[in-house]
Amino acid sequence: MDMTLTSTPPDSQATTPLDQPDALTALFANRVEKTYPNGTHALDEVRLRIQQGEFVSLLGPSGCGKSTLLRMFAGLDTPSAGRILWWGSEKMDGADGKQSLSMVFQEPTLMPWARVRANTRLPLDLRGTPRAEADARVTEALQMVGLDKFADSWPRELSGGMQMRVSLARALVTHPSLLLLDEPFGALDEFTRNKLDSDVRNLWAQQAMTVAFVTHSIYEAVFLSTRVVVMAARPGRVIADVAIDGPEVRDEEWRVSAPFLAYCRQLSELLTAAAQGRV
Ligand SMILES: Nc1ncnc2c1ncn2[C@@H]1O[C@H](COP(=O)(O)OP(=O)(O)OP(=O)(O)O)[C@@H](O)[C@H]1O
Repeated sequence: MDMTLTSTPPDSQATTPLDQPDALTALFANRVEKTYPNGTHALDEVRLRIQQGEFVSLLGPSGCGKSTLLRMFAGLDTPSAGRILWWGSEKMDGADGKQSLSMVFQEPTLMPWARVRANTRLPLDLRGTPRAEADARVTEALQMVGLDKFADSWPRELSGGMQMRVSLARALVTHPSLLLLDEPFGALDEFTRNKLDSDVRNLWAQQAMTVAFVTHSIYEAVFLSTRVVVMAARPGRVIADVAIDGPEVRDEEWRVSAPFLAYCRQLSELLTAAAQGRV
């Protein structure tokens, strides 16, 4: 297999070279480097373009810098060199100031002393959103994740999967144009993870969001994504970019289909090569 091969990108990407943003670019990393103060060289000239409406998964060996890159996309860290553009702007709310992003972390990070409703409302409280509007948004977000009946529960009364749903609702409550998820379901059992993957995919389709999703799981990446970006072992860089030409509605049938398994095999070979430093 040619490890440098990049499969045909989605239509929106075909018109402009991949190393340049265009009017449809939501997120653009241009030769992004990261070296931590202790000298760890985490990322090496990462170039990545994510178009509006894409669902892009970042896949790579442990320690290749996926979380580092996502944290920089969320503005929680800065590149040592290179730059990131959000909707063509150096500002995270985009060139028109109307865009927004939310991040979901590996842990639910809920406030144990606050009920589900208050946990979900937190980003709106921080923005000073009027209470009536905030409460309506919270109800809507909890409905989206199927937890509207648990608004008055405490986090400790919920399962791990339900806590991650609250974390997801808290991210959705601001109606983000870009949702960043850092291996959100890695700690959950496979059944719950599959269910949440389906829900995230449906939410992405309904909400017209752009999603960047970090995962270790080839199956999860192929199930969810319109495109999977494979990163090489540290220092991380993009070694392959695979468009997933799957059905619009992804269900259990997709998980066992021949194309699904073919994508998994292709990505497995790329990941093995990346982990062994062959690319
Ligand atoms: N704050 C930090 N200071 C120093 N080194 C760091 C810091 N954060 C991460 N690193 C190092 O940078 C490299 C990339 O880490 P990162 O967490 O981004 O990788 P990852 O691909 O997300 O890993 P995993 O898949 O295991 O979660 C690793 O070698 C890690 O030890």
